[in-house]
Amino acid sequence: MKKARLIYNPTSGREEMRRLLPDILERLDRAGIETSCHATTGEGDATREASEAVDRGYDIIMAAGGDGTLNEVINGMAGKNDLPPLGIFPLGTTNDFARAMGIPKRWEDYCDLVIENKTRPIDIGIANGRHFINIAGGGSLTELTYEVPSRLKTMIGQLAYYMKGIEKMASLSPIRLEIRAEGLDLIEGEFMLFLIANSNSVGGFEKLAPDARIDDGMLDVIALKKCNLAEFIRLVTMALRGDHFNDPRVVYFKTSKMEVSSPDHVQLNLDGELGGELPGVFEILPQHLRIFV
Ligand SMILES: Nc1ncnc2c1ncn2[C@@H]1O[C@H](COP(=O)(O)OP(=O)(O)OP(=O)(O)O)[C@@H](O)[C@H]1O
Repeated sequence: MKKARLIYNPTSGREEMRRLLPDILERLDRAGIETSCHATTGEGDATREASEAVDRGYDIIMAAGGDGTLNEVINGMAGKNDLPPLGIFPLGTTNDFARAMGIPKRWEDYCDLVIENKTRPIDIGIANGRHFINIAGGGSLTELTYEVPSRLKTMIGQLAYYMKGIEKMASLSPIRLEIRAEGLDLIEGEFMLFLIANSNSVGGFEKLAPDARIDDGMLDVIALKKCNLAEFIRLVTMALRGDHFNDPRVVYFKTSKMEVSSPDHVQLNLDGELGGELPGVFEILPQHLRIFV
């Protein structure tokens, strides 16, 4: 028998886990995977549980919830030796990372991948010592992800983000940035936002960083120079189609390490959660973790 630990957020997305849990456990059990569960109770809980699960030597760890829960589990695991593979049941509103990885939506199909032990290695990003699996960023609109109330997300899903986005458009303001990346000249100026992508699916934009590979040991950086509201909206529309790279206001490069600083107060967003503020050092742990996919 293999031993697995399932860490789930009972409040994620449309609160599906309560209903699915008995069936998931039974399917895994029948295939020889004995699974114990922990329902998270609030912020930081999934990190503590995941860290303990690694220390206790579980063969498999699974995270069920949204991008926030996944980020917390990663933060409990990353940096340790002998990491067990991670399973991801995407139950959040956006599930950016699961979408980028092509994780099946049906829980039965995903259980079968875990049972068949189908894994691949992935890179993990580091921002000032905290880990991210999908995206780090700062500046206008990156605050969206934690300003949308969780109850609204449960009720109307992704539409909640669009509504908040339109509300925030009115108060877009640039930030001053200095970006130092290995092998590149200093990049400085006024920017609307900067994003550091580990995978190629960011906030539902699948063509924002089309060349980002989850296992290449590189971070894909996109920064948008200062522009007005009309230009901003046009660039967002272009980004939906992946046409934004030809615009002179878009800075794009790959790096394995960079430093970003600002004379302004700039909060960092890591996988959709608040992650401290600038200045920041961003690095990557190449192929640090195996996930079932
Ligand atoms: N029992 C709980 N009650 C309230 N909040 C919780 C509980 N357990 C965990 N949380 C917090 O909820 C946050 C968000 O959860 P998560 O990302 O899983 O779901 P979501 O918000 O529905 O999904 P998405 O991020 O895709 O919108 C987590 O970062 C965690 O700190």
